[in-house]
Amino acid sequence: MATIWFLSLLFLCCILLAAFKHKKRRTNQQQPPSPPGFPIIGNLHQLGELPHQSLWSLSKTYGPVMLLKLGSVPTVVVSSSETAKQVLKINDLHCCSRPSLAGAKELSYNYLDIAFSPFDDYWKELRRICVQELFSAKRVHSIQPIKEEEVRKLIVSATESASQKSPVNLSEKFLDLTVSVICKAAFSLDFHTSVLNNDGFDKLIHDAFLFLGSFSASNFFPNGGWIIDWLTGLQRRREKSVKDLDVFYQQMFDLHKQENKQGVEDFVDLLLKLEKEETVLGYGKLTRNHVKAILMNVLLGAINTSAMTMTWAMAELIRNPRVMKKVQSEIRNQMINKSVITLDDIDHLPYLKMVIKETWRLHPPVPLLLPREVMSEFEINGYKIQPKTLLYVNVWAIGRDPDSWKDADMFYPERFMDNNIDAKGQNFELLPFGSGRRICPGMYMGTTMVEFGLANMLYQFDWEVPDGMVVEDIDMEESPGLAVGKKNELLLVPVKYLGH
Ligand code: HEM
Repeated sequence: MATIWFLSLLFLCCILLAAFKHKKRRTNQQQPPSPPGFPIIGNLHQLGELPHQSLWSLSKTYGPVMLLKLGSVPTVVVSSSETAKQVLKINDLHCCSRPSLAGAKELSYNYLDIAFSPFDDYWKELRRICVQELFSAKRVHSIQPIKEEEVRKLIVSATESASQKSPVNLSEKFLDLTVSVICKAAFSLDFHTSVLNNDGFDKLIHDAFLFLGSFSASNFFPNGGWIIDWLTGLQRRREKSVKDLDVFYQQMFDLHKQENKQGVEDFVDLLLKLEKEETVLGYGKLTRNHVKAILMNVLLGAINTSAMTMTWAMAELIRNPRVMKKVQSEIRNQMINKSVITLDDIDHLPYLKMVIKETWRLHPPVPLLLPREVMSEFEINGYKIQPKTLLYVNVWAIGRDPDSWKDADMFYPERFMDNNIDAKGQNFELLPFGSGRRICPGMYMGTTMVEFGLANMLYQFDWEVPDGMVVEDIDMEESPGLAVGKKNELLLVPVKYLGH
């Protein structure tokens, strides 16, 4: 009798084990492929200094949908135009929230900004109002005189370098240009003569960016990671960066109170007006902290991204003299006797627009977009993606995907000649601004800044590599971070063009 009981029990165990194994295999089949990782840290060690590049290499083995474990956080990375479309278009509503990230939390006064706020009514209303009031085409056109004035200053300074045959640090100059335009448009602040010390401001922006993009243990080990951040000193440095930015905003508010400003309404005027009118957004009234969080997005979203694009474009052009000559001829044949090229003129420069798209294909300034968090289960290529999963779209890898692009490594703007591919989020092979509900709301402002800055620098000057260098010495190494720029500064010698 005991033997029968024992055999029955054994049989039952075998059936249960088989059923469990079958279920596990089925569940695994529904999960995307994963590179093997270590206990506790998972795949964190595989990210390296430039995660978009490491993830691209992994995707060549594990496919365009991969599941990684970053610490204790399940993370899906998509790396092809087709899977990006499934995420950003077909399933956008399932995955357009943002994860809680330690650096972002502090810099955004607990997610009161647009970029890091979760997907909710507050975010929807805030984004709508900012798109209408701050990022609209009307607003972009209203700041055009500011851009023209700052570009004129840049032309004067490069003309001086040309007369001395000395190199211009274009990485620095383009950053200067965007900082000056944004400071004037947002704060009515003349960056060059302001109370701010320039180095201090650059550091402020640099540090804030660093903390947004840097490795923080709290992000990957929600239950105890803060101890590591505290021990490594990251938490203290992050708090200091937030405090410094806070002091900067406060100075701006004080200046706006003191001065009886005349002329164009700047971003601070507008946000303070909304605060005074007790504008209700989602769950409550707009407060001073909301204003600061929105200003943080303007500062960090607008400055680096445009400057990086202009620098990458000039680096590609100097390495490709045929393209440089062609784009300059287009500009110079169209514009005769102009001191500054205007925004309207740009519409007549199709090849310049192709050069910029080609630059964004190879050098998207935010290569993994901003991370998303899945809100409800959905499928990509038949794989089930669970709620709370962290989601990255590797637009850097998509720009180099041989399935989408012929001779993908080549800088060849003509590839855009016979197609309608643009960078506005409808063509999933080219996504410098992302797509879907979270697409960059500053796209028009950023694009016009890049077009305008580059057109003028290419119209006014020919460019040469400094003495003792050859074109091949211009490297294309990338700097690490949330936004990826050229690691080594780009130094080129301007030669004043006298043909106009
Ligand atoms: C060349 C210039 C620019 C590039 C390449 C760029 C790129 C991006 C990218 C890739 C995203 C993330 C999209 C996603 O997660 O799907 C983003 C978001 C954002 N950008 Fe830009 N950007 C640029 C200029 C600007 C400017 C000028 C502003 C503001 C003045 C701005 C403000 C923002 C904001 C607020 C978000 C967050 C949107 C949200 O989460 O709803 N950006 N940008």
